[in-house]
Amino acid sequence: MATANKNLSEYDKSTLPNGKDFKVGIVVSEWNDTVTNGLFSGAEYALKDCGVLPENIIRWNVPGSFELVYGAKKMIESFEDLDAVIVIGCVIKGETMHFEFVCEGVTHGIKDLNLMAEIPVLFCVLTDNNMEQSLARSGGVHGNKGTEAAVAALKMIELNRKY
Ligand SMILES: Nc1c(NC[C@H](O)[C@H](O)[C@H](O)CO)[nH]c(=O)[nH]c1=O
Ligand SMILES: CC(=O)[C@@H](O)COP(=O)(O)O
Repeated sequence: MATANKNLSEYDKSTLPNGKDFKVGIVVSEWNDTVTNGLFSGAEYALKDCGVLPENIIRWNVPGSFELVYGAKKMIESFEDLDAVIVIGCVIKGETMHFEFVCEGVTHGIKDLNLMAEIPVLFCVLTDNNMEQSLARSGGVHGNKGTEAAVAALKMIELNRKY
C-alpha cells in the first residue's frame, strides 16, 4: 500500500504498550531541517502520548543522513539502557547520482546496525523526489512518518522484551 493510501499518523493507542519505562534515542539529520524537525515532532508526540517520559527521549543531531549510521552506532555505545533508536533524515533528489548513494548508504548502514545491535534501530528517512513530497510526509497531507516510526519503535521494544 502506497503512502498515498495510508495516513502515516494514524495509530490505535490501545494496541500499543505503555512506554513509561522505555528509553528511546532519536538521531536527527540537520539536512532539510524543516522536514526533519517536523518528523522529530511527530515521533516525540507519539512517544509521549504512549507514556514515554520526556527525560527518556534522547535527541542527537548529525550533519546529514549519511551520518545517521555513525550517530546511531555511537548512541547505542553510549547508553546501556536504551530500548530503541529512531534515525530521522530527509534525502531529496538533486541533479546527480549523490541521492542514490546517500540513500543506499544509510539504508544498508541501518540494516547492518539492526543485525549487530541488541536493540532495534527504526528507519525514519524520507527519500523523496522533491520537497513537496517530504512536507506531505512530515506532518502534511499524508501524515507524519515520525509518528509511524515511533509506533514501530514501541512495538519493537515490546517484542524485544517479550522474547
Ligand atoms: N543531499 C542530502 C544530503 N547530503 C549530505 C550527506 O548526507 C552527508 O552529510 C555528506 O555526504 C557528508 O558525509 N543529506 C541529507 O540528509 N539529505 C540530502 O538531501
Ligand atoms: C541527496 C543529495 O546529496 C542531493 O540532494 C545533492 O544534490 P545534487 O545531486 O544536485 O548535488
